[in-house]
Amino acid sequence: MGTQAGSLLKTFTGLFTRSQNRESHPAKRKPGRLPVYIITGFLGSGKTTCINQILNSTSGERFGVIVNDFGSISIDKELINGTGDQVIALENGCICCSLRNNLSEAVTTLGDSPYGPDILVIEASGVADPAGIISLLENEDLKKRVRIAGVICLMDAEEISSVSWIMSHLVKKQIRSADLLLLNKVDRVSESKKAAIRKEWIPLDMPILETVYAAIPVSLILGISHTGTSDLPSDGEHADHHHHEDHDHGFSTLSWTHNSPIRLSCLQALMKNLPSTVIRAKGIAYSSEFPMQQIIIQVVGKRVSITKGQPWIRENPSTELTFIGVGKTIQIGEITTRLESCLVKPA
Ligand SMILES: Nc1nc2c(ncn2[C@@H]2O[C@H](COP(=O)(O)OP(=O)(O)OP(=O)(O)O)[C@@H](O)[C@H]2O)c(=O)[nH]1
Repeated sequence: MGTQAGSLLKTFTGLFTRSQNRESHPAKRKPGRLPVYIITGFLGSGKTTCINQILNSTSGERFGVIVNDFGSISIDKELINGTGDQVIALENGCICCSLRNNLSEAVTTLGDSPYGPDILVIEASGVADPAGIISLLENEDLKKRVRIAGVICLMDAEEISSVSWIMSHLVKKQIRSADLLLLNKVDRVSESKKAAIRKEWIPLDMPILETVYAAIPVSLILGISHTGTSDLPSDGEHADHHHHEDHDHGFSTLSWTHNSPIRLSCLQALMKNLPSTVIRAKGIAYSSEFPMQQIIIQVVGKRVSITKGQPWIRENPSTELTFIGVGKTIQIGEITTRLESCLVKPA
């Protein structure tokens, strides 16, 4: 496991500006297998934020992105700062198991696309075991075209201590798969909490950086060397079996869309009082208060963030929300009823 970062512990807080010359970059791919970076980490740890940092960098590289939402609607596609030909979204399942074929197709499609990325970045869903993705990319068909250049795992410094036993098993798998760990959201925790996390979660030999909003120089990511991890299952079918089990028994989702405007104050109150089984919610709201622009909803654990996003581009805006919970049910009926009560009814 080697990286330019070594095991340096450092905090980067700078935000990067959007690439200025992406359009003028010629569509010419570098020779050889396409390097792929896998971004993993538990729900809400900052994977999408990390990918936006990469896309906003001025490194001059041409990035293709595959995002995976566990829920049946793709929220991440809306939240990624990439263009349509640059991003493929896979939803309603996990690319480490049920969507493996879709991932394989997406890698091939992006690799062969006229856009011609130099580098592919894959955002795993927060409940993915990266072993399934790694084994897929290393299978006979894909390994002729792509090589795994690095696996980066984001850890949510604020939430990691609250994960249940069943979730901690998955988080440990994500950590063990990584070539570089990012202990993210360190703006939310004290020095003593960081020390406790390092002691409990981080193997001594693992390179780790502390980050705020996943801000690290792209050159550092590109400097990672992927060495693989000996204790990850390499057999795709074997990995598949376990992933299905994890997903069926561990998590459930609710995806909800509606094209009537929704009252933001009501939605905010709802998000602040979700059933305790819900550990992640996110989406875009079409609000009655700000009908001209998207409202970004983010809930990680008990922390709720509601911010203004881009102006609506599509003609028929709608609210699209995904909720992820532990267990077989996340009180879908109750959440749906409460969401419907927030809608502005036609007069
Ligand atoms: N305070 C703080 N918030 C952060 C930081 N990084 C990310 N966030 C916020 O955490 C929330 C979740 O971030 P995402 O990047 O969407 O997380 P994710 O891992 O892609 O989430 P999933 O794909 O749903 O698993 C968003 O509201 C981010 O703005 C950080 O370093 N500090």
